[in-house]
Formats: sequence, structure tokens, C-alpha cells
Amino acid sequence: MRKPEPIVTMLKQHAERLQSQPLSALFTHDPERFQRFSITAEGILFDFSKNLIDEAAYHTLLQLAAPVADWQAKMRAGAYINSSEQRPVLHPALRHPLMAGYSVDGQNIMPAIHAVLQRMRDFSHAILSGEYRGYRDHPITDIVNIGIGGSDLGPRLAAQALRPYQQSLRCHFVANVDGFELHHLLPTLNPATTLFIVTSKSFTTRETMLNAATARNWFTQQAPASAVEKHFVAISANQTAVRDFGIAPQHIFEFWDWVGGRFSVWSAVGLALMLAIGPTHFDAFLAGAHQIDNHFFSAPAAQNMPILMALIGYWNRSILGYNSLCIAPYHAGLEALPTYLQQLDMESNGKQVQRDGLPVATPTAPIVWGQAGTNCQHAFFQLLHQGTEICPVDFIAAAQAAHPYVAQQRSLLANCLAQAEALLQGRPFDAALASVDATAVASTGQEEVATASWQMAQQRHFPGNRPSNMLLLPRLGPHELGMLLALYEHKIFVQGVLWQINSFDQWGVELGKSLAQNLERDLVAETIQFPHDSSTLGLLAYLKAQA
Ligand SMILES: O=P(O)(O)OC[C@H]1O[C@](O)(CO)[C@@H](O)[C@@H]1O
Repeated sequence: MRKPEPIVTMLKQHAERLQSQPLSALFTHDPERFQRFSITAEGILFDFSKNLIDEAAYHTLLQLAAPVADWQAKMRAGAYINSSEQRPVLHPALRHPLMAGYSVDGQNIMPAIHAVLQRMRDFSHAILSGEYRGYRDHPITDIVNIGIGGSDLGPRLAAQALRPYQQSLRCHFVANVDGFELHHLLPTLNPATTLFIVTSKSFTTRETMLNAATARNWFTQQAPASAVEKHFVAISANQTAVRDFGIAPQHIFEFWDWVGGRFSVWSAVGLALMLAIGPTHFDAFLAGAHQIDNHFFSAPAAQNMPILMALIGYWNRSILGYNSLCIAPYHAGLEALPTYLQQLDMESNGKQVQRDGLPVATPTAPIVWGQAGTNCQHAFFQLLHQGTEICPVDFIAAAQAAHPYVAQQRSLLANCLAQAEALLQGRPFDAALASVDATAVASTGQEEVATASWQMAQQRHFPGNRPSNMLLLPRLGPHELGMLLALYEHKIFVQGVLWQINSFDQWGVELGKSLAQNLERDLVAETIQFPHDSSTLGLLAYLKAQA
């Protein structure tokens, strides 16, 4: 790593100063702390007061955001900010409502975006109304999205989160190349009433191509080959490859190379979602994201939620050195959010060199992980409270429930706030000792009651002083989900600016893909064709012997 910038050195000095006291003391000394370190924008509350910052550290952090405006302008102007792939980055255009606003190489891209959106709406209306018929003149009952990574995670997450808005179709998502998924799904489907959506920006991704071919074989074993046209549609930026696969041109929904896979749920990649929740709710999802775009592109840094989220993330990762970020959505519909954000964050900012090829000056993306609350409390929260690692947490909750069970919602929210409070405050040793029942200790027969009590209190002591953020939404409908995902997209973009990295390429996934091609061949070859280390050779030998 290179020598850090002077501002990073200043931030490290703030961190050293602040680490000499517990986080809870910052609350004791400043009754206004919540007001100082939380903002409400577009109806969403972001509370970052439970982080180890004070006014001085916060103002230094804000200075770090100075270059963001320039990068925002570059993004909006369609500059080729994905420099290693020579592409603009324009996912905000996908939710922009007007027919003007974004151009690439001087060409207004809005008419093309809106034309595809309209085709998606027309297609969805036809399917949902039953007007669109399968090859045996039946309406469609099931859709299967075949895609992986960005061509799967966004629509999968949103379709789950927006279950209350679900229309008539059963929606299935197949991503893994492991045949396990299709093997169990296909027998449950009727080819005459199933629509397969093959989603792949490149239309070369091995997993998707293998799964799509398997689905097509299954289909043609039961239906005439000419029926493929009615039952397979494709979402891709590679029209030639789609046509070669045998999908009819009128069933290709286009998107463009200026949309990164992990930022593509707003494009035709969202077709499965639109079919799941209907075009009106999909439009609300886009409108929510657009509302956050407007906020992000206009609010000053100190009132700009994605910028503040990015700065706090930078502080925890690059200055305090915490190496992970736990995503804990207290909403069962957001169960897939940690996985979605894993790709968004780690594939974008998991980089070790800057745009200029030089090594980064500080650690970059955290390891993103998590699970929906309250399940997470019964799985790994033990480690968060008493383990030797400090893992910052993003808590996310919606005030209003998407169900009628009032007591459950109250308990869910109470648990969410309680966990954040417990991480902050901890339980001091004295309180832990007071909670130990000395009579019960004595009754265990241990001679040294004082020692036994001390030991028990040590187990019950919580150090606290563990940072977290809280994002509170009024409810989780399509509009709010659009807002939430756009907030994280912009956060990650800003962090890329702070780390001076290109957040929009993903060269790190290429090597494994090409080695897998060699290994696929070696798994069936009589004699090994490609060079491998002795470990890989040993593993290959085992697998070949078992095959
Ligand atoms: O949409 P495609 O081209 O099939 O790619 C799927 C995914 O594979 C990756 O290229 C690598 O994991 C992701 O960036 C992308 O979302």
C-alpha cells in the first residue's frame, strides 16, 4: 500500500484520540448527539451516531468527499468512468422518467430506455391478463429466470421483498450451475404454461448458458421445437448470441453495455420482477430509485445520505480497520439483501489498485455478510457482542409492517433497536457481577464463591463500544425498496471515488472462469491436458476415480 494522503493521516489521529474512550461516553457528553449525527431525507432516517466519531472527525471526513461532485458530474455526462472497460456508467438513466437527460457519445439514450420499458410493460400486461398464450393455448402460470450474479440477485431479492405485491404468476430463479436446482424445479413445471427468461448481459456466462440449454432440452422433449419461440425470452446486450441460441427477435429485451450487471435490476433484467409485481409497482420501484438519484445529485455532502453512508463506511474500514460489514435487515422480505449487497459492494470495490494502476493507500471494500433479523440474533450475534472481532452492522427496518400481526412487528422493531443499543452500551462488569446470583453459585458446591462469581460475571460482561448504523424506512413497498437499493448503489460509487478505484469493472472474476474451462476438459480427458499444481492434480484424480 502507498503512503496515505495527509487527510488520511489526520483521520487516523482523530481515531487514536477517540479510541481512548468508549463510544457510549460520546453520548453521555453530548445530549444532542443523535440530532448531530443522523439525517432524514426523502422520508428515510439514517442514524450514524453509534459510530466512533465526533464533530472534528466528522468535519475532516466531510472534506474527503470534495472530489465526489466532479465524479457525479462525469457519471451524469456519460463520461467513460468505467475506464478499464471503456464504458460510461449510467444506471441512474434507467429510472429517469423524462425522455431527455442522459446521452452517450452525444446520443440521447432516453428514447431507447423508454422503448424497452414500454415493451416490457406490454409483454407483462399480456402475460398477466392471460392474453399471451403458450403453445397449447394456455395462459402462463410460471416464470423461470435463468441468470447469475447481477442477472439474478436484483430481481430475486425484489420479488421476495415485494411478495405482498405479487400478482398471479409463480416465480422461480435458477442461478447455480449445480444441476441440483433445475433437477428439482423442472418436474414441478408444465411446459405448456411456463415461460423461461434467459438473463445474461454477455450471453456467454457458462452457468446461464448450461442451465438455459438444459431447460430448452427439457422443454423440447415435451413440446415441438417451434414452441421454443413462445416459451423462451432473453434479456441481453448481446443480440447475436441470443439469436444463435434460437430466441425470436421479438422476444429479446435489450440492455446496454453502460449498465453494469450488479446495477441492472432497473433495466430489462428486472423483467421477472415486473412479471411478479406488475408494471405499475415496477414503475414505483423505478420512481423510488429516481427520487434518491435526485437527492444524491443535488444535496450538499453533509445532507447527502449516500455520501454520509460512504464516509462512515470508509471511516470504519479504512481508518479504524474493521474488515467486515454485517447487513442485518429486520424485515423477512429482505432476507436476500445481504447477498445482493455482497455483490454490489465486494465486486465493485474489492480492488487493490487504483484507476491509475498504483496500489491503494488504505484497505478497500469490507467483507459484506449478514442475515435477516431476528434470525441473525440466534446465529451469529453472539460473536458480534462478545467475540474478538469488531464488525460494524447496518441495521435496516421498516416502521410499518407488511402484514397484520401487530405484536410481531413491535417485537421485531424492539429487537432491532435493542441489538444496536446493546452493541453500543455493552454491559459493564459490575452490572454483570450484580446479575450473578451468589446463592445459586454457592449451591453449585464450589468452595470459592467469589472466584466462581467473578468467572460467571466475566462470561456475562459485554464490552459494548461496537459501531452500527440504522436505516429506518416508513414501510417497504416498491417505491421504498427502489430508494433503499439506490442508496447503497450511490454509497458504493462514492466509496470508489474515495479509494480512487474503478467500481465498475470486475477483472477479479476472470481467472477462475478460464481455469474452470481447462478443468472441465481435464475432468473428462484420458490424460490431463493442462498444467496444474500437485494439490489440484490430487483432487482431479480423486474426482475422476469416483466418477
Ligand atoms: O449477465 P452475465 O453476463 O451473464 O453476467 C453475470 C454476472 O457475472 C459477472 O460478470 C461476474 O460474476 C457479474 O459481474 C455479472 O453480474
